[in-house]
Amino acid sequence: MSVESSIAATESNKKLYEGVCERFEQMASYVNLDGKVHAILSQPKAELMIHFPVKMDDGNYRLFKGYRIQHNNLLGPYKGGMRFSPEVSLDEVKGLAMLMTLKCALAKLPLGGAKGGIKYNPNDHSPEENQRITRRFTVALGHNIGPSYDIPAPDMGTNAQNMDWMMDTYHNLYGRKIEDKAVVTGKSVACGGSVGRASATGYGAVYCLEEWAKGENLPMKGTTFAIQGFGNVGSHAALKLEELGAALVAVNDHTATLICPGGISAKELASHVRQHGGIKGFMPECEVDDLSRFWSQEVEFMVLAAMENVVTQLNADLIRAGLLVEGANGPITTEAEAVLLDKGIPIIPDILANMGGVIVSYFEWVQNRNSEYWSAETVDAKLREKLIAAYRQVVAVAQEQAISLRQAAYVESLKHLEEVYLKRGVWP
Ligand SMILES: NC(=O)C1=CN([C@@H]2O[C@H](COP(=O)(O)OP(=O)(O)OC[C@H]3O[C@@H](n4cnc5c(N)ncnc54)[C@H](OP(=O)(O)O)[C@@H]3O)[C@@H](O)[C@H]2O)C=CC1
Ligand SMILES: O=C(O)CCC(=O)C(=O)O
Repeated sequence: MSVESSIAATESNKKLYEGVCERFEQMASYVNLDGKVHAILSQPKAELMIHFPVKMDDGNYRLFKGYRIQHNNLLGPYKGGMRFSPEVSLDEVKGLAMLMTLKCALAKLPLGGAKGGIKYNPNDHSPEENQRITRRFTVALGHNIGPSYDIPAPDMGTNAQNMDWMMDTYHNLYGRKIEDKAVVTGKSVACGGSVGRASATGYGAVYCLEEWAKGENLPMKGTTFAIQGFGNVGSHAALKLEELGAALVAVNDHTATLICPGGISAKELASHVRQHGGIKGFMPECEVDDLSRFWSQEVEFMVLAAMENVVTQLNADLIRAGLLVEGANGPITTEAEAVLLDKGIPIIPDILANMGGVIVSYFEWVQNRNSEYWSAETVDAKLREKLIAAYRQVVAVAQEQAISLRQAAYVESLKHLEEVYLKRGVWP
């Protein structure tokens, strides 16, 4: 990474944390959050920063930096993904961990909030090195994770394979009971993962979007959508939208931007990305250099499924989508959100739109602890039920109080956390 992009990444991570704190403060004041609860939630309970050496393929050792931020465990064990990216920083994971607490509370899950990761680019390493990095990180985390204490899951740059390695390493170190495989979720199905976890975040975002369209009397068939990020969340959201009859007309990732008014097959694109690691080369005739053409697409839906702070004051004005869906965490800055809401573009916020992942992670945890295996139909039906209940509740609060969907989601979440804190008693 160049010095400039490294500085830009640090700025962007600082902005994510600042943005999450700003929204939290604004809504804490709006709901008149109890002072003690406010004080507790405004900081993580624990911030773990670890350095660990890993042997590279050439025999040399390299030191890696990892994080785990445990924001809150009032409702249950700490829960949240592990991100492997060169842009991971303390501020980034602090912001993401707070979002996890709010998300789990909004989803009414018996789970708290955490986030972690390693500052490195997995694409620069061989599978053997990635395996050793994941395992050494798990060793370094030691008893700071556990099936009843803190349960990691996949996030950007990690997948079921990383979770299998983490589970196996933890199990070899401390595993005594069969349910110890619940130390992480998002594992492969063969290793105890839940069917439907890999697609849960993307599908969940679409279930919210579908509800919104129903509310607008907008049939899905014949609509168009644009999507940023074609990894786990983006690809599954696109596949589900395609299944519902919507057409993908614009897509962007790190490697390219494709714009094709005649439609792009999400299914074939997903297979191309599995083979080539990015969208570049799929339809060379549709590749464009100018990213502003992506942002200004006139589509019914735009799904943001890459990373934080991609919509800023610099591009918010260009956006002409009928609805923005935050599959990623924190993709829209607070300043950009003001511009978009002013333009009348609704936003389904991250803690609602992407809660499908942690909901099915919870299902996986329950299955592991009870040695159960649920069918794909059961998982999908339960996911839909939980998501639609949360979506409708948020919409009801937004309409009743004439506030945005994000504000309503924060109201619901903070009220739930406050109620539990005050009933349990927090300040002996
Ligand atoms: N996985 C999950 O279950 C959940 C994920 N999320 C959030 O969703 C987002 C995406 O996560 P996930 O799909 O798992 O991650 P992946 O690593 O699977 O995919 C990320 C995608 O975003 C693209 N991308 C990354 N940076 C940029 C950029 N600056 N511009 C354009 N495209 C970019 C990547 O492209 P390329 O490969 O070319 O770099 C890739 O297509 C994150 O914010 C994550 O926190 C939220 C809830 C759960
Ligand atoms: O599945 C999980 O436990 C957490 C997923 C996650 O990291 C997120 O929702 O941002």
